[in-house]
Amino acid sequence: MFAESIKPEQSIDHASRATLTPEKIGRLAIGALYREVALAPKPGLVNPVDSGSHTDMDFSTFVRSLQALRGYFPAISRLGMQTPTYAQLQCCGVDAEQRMLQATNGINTHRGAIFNLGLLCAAAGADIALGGSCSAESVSRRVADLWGPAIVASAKPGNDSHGAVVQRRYGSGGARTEAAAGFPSAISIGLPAYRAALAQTHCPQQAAVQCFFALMAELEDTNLLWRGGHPGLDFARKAATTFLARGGVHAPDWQNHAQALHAKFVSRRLSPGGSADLLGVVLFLESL
Ligand SMILES: CC(C)(COP(=O)(O)OP(=O)(O)OC[C@H]1O[C@@H](n2cnc3c(N)ncnc32)[C@H](O)[C@@H]1O)[C@@H](O)C(=O)NCCC(=O)NCCS
Ligand SMILES: Nc1ncnc2c1ncn2[C@@H]1O[C@H](COP(=O)(O)OP(=O)(O)OP(=O)(O)O)[C@@H](O)[C@H]1O
Repeated sequence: MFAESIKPEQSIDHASRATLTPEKIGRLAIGALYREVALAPKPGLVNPVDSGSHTDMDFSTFVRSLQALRGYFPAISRLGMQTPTYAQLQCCGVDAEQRMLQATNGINTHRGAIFNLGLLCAAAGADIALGGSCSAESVSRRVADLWGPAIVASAKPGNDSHGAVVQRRYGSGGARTEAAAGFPSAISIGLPAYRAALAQTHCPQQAAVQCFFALMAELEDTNLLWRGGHPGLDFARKAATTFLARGGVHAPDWQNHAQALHAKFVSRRLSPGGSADLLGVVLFLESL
């Protein structure tokens, strides 16, 4: 049933944590993004079996995109070791976005991931340079401490990204607000959900599905708002809350339930891309 099959560099032992390098951090970021897209069932999202609510991309588009991003994560982590300004990180992120768009013929596969995981790779580099513990908590806090105010200030009134349009229309914060605050949804919702489910099931894929639903139940996901407005966001949050209330991945029929939700999301053209991006963030932070 699980589509996730490749085993990326998910875990490193304590000896190698002592020598965490930008190259290793970059591999962990790519591994986390691979695990995210390879995971199924994941309502409305691209996975190895089908394209969910998307008509312009499939699993192979994401793999091509990831190949194009291989150099980006170690590079931004190396840059992070010099505790750069947010403007310096942006140059690196914008350049990576261009490479992604070239690899996908102009399709947005990893815009959120380039932003979220780019910041976290840079923060991990900074944490190494500043003698931090490189834990999930320490690295995510670095993002807020070093670049939080600049991330907030970088939102331009005339920006025509989908996230910016949704912010003007509904007042929702989206990716910038989450990152600027040090990824509170990932740290306080996603990571505990992942760890608790892993402890109970010993299955990383089941833990990732549980984490995904926990995020979707709470997140103000600007992708859902863009495609479905408030009714779309409410539908997705309620669906996730019901899935969790019925036991989540611990319920005997959870796979059928999740698969049925996938069909419902596709029929409504809904795609929780923000929750998918934050699942990638949680998997990365956990692998640190
Ligand atoms: C900063 C960005 C992500 C701003 O995004 P914006 O809010 O304007 O919306 P946009 O529609 O472009 O993308 C939003 C992305 O965030 C994800 N997302 C949506 N909601 C959320 C949420 N609540 N939390 C986290 N991620 C979310 C979506 O999946 C989507 O991929 C981006 O557009 C940008 O400026 N990219 C340039 C590269 C850059 O500056 N990088 C910074 C250095 S690392
Ligand atoms: N597995 C996944 N499947 C689909 N989207 C994902 C997945 N993982 C992350 N995402 C995020 O969702 C976003 C893609 O969603 P979408 O196609 O709705 O964006 P868009 O191009 O801004 O909007 P639209 O297609 O409505 O014009 C990407 O930015 C990506 O970061």
